[in-house]
Amino acid sequence: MVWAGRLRALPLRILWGPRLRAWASTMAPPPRFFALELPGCTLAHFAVGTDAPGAPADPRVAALMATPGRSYSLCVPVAPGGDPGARVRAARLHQRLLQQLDRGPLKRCQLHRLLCYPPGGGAGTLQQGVLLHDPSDSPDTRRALLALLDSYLEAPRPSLGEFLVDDATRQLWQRRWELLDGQGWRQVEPEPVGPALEPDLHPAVPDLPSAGVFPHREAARAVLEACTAVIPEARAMLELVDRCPTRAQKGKFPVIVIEGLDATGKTTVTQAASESLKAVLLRSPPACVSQWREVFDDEPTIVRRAFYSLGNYIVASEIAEASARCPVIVDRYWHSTAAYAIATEVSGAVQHLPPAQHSVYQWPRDLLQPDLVLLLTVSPEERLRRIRGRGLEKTREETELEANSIFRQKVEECYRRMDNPGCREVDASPPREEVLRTVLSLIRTSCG
Ligand SMILES: Nc1ncnc2c1ncn2[C@@H]1O[C@H](COP(=O)(O)OP(=O)(O)OP(=O)(O)O)[C@@H](O)[C@H]1O
Ligand SMILES: Nc1ccn([C@H]2C[C@H](O)[C@@H](COP(=O)(O)O)O2)c(=O)n1
Repeated sequence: MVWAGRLRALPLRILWGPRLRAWASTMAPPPRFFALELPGCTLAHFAVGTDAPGAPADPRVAALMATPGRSYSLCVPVAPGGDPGARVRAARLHQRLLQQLDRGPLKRCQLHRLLCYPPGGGAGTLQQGVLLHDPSDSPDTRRALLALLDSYLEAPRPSLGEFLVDDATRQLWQRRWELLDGQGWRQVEPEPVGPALEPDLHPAVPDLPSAGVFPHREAARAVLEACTAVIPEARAMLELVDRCPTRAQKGKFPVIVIEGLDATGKTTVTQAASESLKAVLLRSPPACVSQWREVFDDEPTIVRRAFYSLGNYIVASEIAEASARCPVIVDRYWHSTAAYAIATEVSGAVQHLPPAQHSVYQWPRDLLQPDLVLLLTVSPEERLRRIRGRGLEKTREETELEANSIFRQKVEECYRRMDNPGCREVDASPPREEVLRTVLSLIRTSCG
């Protein structure tokens, strides 16, 4: 029986008071589903509190939790209040939590990305967090986790659960920790961990339009507006965006965007093509905001992508102005912002991405559209050769790309699924001159 059903069965004359609260806290909470990211970026799904006690959980989950030690879940709701301000606070809290797990006794725990969602999912219902596995099952770990929860005085507080294996039956259980008024932390009754089907859509997808793949300028703007009290650069960024026309219009000359993972040759191609076509070369994010890039790159996805999204609208006004005079080549634009956001937020591997034609791959309705988008691709080996040959300091994300080929595959697949306009793929592995010839030929045939 679920929480809401039990509550409805109460006689109305009973008022919500301390006795009822104490009674309610002993009841089972609503069922929750979890998507756990395991090594190799596979996802294992399990359920807690459903009516399926006794059924074994995914054997990979059971195996992880049965390894010597103890596992904990730590989750934070992504949209505790629904509005952008609440989302930003929750995202920054989650980021802080991850940083805190990298210190003290918690450092020895293995971390696995964990998403928690109610049956049916839907925007605003997701919780993001981690499953921590402490191989030493030290009491210091539990103490450190409870002390960490104590340090979160305001909502939303992270929620902590602890997993147990019944040695006799091999049944897995989860026990949540709850803070009782004036009585400190206590564990509630254990709930069985059971199997769960993989949902049709990855549970992070419904939140993407509010969390990083903003479908229009106002959605991204509202996120930075909510940050101005804690990130002064957000105000400066908003002032620049607000000076740009709300619907920048393309001029009569063609606008060509070059996209691709880092080190695929975008800078090389855009410079050579713009010289050859006597085109203006622009890039997103534009030079006028690049001094704030480092600040926003350290922020969680929702804030970081709001910065890049608004950067695209600033570039749109530059494109509008330049394309009235001559052709325009743009180094990265909207597709980069969307592809990196989707690949970051959707845990697991390529098969967990939203299907082609999903609305997250659609161009924002109020952003100036280019005439042609070319996606440069090279083999992973060639890309690494180029990164190493360049010898520059790598950004965090480049390091991630190098380390995590699955993330790279997800970004590239998102580029391929982009729609209206879609990306035309160009094999950028041949020598520079040959790649340039291919690019110029595509521009001539597509843009006249
Ligand atoms: N066709 C090519 N063959 C061999 N090397 C190339 C080719 N194109 C570019 N390079 C080299 O690969 C490296 C990466 O190229 P480039 O800087 O143009 O990529 P990028 O996509 O702009 O990278 P980033 O997005 O990280 O700025 C550079 O050292 C460049 O000289
Ligand atoms: N329009 C843009 C441009 C860039 N980004 C993000 C995507 C990556 O996180 C990073 C790559 O940029 P580079 O190293 O090639 O300068 O910047 C974006 O989201 N939107």
